[in-house]
Amino acid sequence: MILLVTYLLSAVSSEDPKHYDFIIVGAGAAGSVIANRLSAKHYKVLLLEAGGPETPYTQIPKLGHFLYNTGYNWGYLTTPQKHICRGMIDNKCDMAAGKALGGSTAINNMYCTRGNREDYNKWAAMGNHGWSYDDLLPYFKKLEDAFVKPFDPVYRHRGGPFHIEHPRYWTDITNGSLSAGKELGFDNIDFNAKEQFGMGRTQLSTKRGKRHSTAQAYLVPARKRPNLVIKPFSHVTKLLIDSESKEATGVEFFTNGKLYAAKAEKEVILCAGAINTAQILKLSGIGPREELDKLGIPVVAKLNVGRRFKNHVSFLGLGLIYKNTTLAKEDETAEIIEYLQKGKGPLSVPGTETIAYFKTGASGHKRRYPDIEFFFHNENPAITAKSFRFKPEILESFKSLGNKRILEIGVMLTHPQSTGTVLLKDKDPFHHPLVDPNSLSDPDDEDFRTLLAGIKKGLNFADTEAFKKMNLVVNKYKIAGCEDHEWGSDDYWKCAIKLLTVSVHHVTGTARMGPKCDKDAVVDNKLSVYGVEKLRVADASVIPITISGHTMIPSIMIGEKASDLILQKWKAKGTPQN
Ligand SMILES: Cc1cc2nc3c(=O)[nH]c(=O)nc-3n(C[C@H](O)[C@H](O)[C@H](O)COP(=O)(O)OP(=O)(O)OC[C@H]3O[C@@H](n4cnc5c(N)ncnc54)[C@H](O)[C@@H]3O)c2cc1C
Repeated sequence: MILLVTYLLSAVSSEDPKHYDFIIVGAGAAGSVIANRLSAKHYKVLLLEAGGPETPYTQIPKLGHFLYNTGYNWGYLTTPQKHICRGMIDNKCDMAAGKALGGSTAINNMYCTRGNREDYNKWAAMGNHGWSYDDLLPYFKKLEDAFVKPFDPVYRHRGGPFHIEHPRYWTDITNGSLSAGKELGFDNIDFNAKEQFGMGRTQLSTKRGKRHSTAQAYLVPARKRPNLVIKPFSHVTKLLIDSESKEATGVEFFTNGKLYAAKAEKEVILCAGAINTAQILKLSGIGPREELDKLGIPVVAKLNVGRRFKNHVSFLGLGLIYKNTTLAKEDETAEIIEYLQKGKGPLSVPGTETIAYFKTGASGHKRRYPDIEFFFHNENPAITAKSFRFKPEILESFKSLGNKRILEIGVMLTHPQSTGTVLLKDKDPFHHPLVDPNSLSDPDDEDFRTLLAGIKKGLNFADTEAFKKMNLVVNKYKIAGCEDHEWGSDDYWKCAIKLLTVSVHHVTGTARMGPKCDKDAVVDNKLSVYGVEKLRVADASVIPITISGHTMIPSIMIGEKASDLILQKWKAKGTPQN
């Protein structure tokens, strides 16, 4: 409230220097990349970020979960959900989004996956020329400094800014799950190379055991350039758009209790993440007419912003217990010393050791196009659940796991059919928008059936020789609220899915890329916003069809591709770039 009052009372001051070539909103996965690439070519660049810098403790991988409850997270909650998150307080999902230099890469789980070749071929086939997998492979390679095995130089690269490595700490889960997977027909692969369908060791955005955000990778090396101004704690409240020419001329932003305006000679590039980008566009008059009219926001461009929200969800209720093994009492001092001295040990990893991609019979996709991702996680939910907003009775049933050692198999739906929305709550730029993922709501129930088929496939792992040798048995505790159903029956899973399916924070599609004939398209294949000049969106919002995997690497790739599109345009206009 105090923030709003100060904001309303503020007179707009001008920024010094008054004019930049480019203004970038948001220093996250994509925005950091673009700030680096454009300022390398001597353009005057202003990068505005609502959050602050990282600290040594945000860089410790194991502490990722604890960042959810800090100012590094925008702290969004969804509207109450019918089909997921029913085990969370008020039936609302946590919808985390990073608020820091580095954006969500400063708080995320650091798992690096590109998705499937077919994902991008679909983008291109819907009319997004230049976005097929073959078009994008050079950008996936350019971004990375990959220390992975096997290393196929056709697909992987060393020498890019973003450091990728295998976990520097692992348990018997790594070899055990790979062997179990082999028994079930999962080939052992690098899922970021030629073939994605199969199973491999996790790849992390860490560097010698420390989180390597895009701020570390792209901003730290560029921060001393005199032509790059990075302003943390600067909240962009709206875009400045000339009502006659429909040109974006700059932005208004709020910092240190004052409202400022900054002007861009060439372009404004919106990289605020899929929720905030939708909010900023709408506050600036770019959105569905009826929604803007209702709030009295003058319409600049009538576009379906925030209407094609997609998000990955994951079921958290499939655990295998190590028979007769309890969690060893941790020697925390030794762990801290090992981490500080060598960047190794349990503190250097978020916990997932292997990842597998699989197709169930429940979805209508092509052969070998995964509808499920499994992640094999070394974690006892009795411990981690505390950082989620579970209802007390759910936390209580997790407690039955006591200090048993658990292997959790996360089951993530890669291509949800259900679509949600991001709507403005009101005109206040500091209020959270209304986020309704509407997950598992598709009329054919394909999402639910696919998730259920995934859980059943996951259970097969318990029958493998490899897992039997590890003394693993399925954890058959009944989650609170589902006690009336027979454990393992479809009715039981139906009940458990509602309670224990949560967001994995891979929001996409709110400013979808598509050809003009696509009624939900907000940007074209050059990422320019339809109907507004000198304005692009370059972040996860533009992803038009879901990714068969996590969304950080695709978002960084979008930053790399956007940088090239922008540089090409201004080079063609004869602007010197060196
Ligand atoms: C908790 C969590 C775990 C995740 N785990 C993984 C994972 O393991 N692997 C993976 O691949 N993906 C993961 N993701 C998803 C991935 O991090 C995101 O998809 C990706 O970072 C999106 O990139 P982006 O550039 O669109 O947005 P972001 O990286 O979120 O960056 C947006 C930036 O814009 C800033 N911003 C927003 N509004 C404003 C404003 N008004 N003014 C100024 N600045 C603003 C934000 O503060 C933020 O810094 C996770 C995400 C979260 C939140």
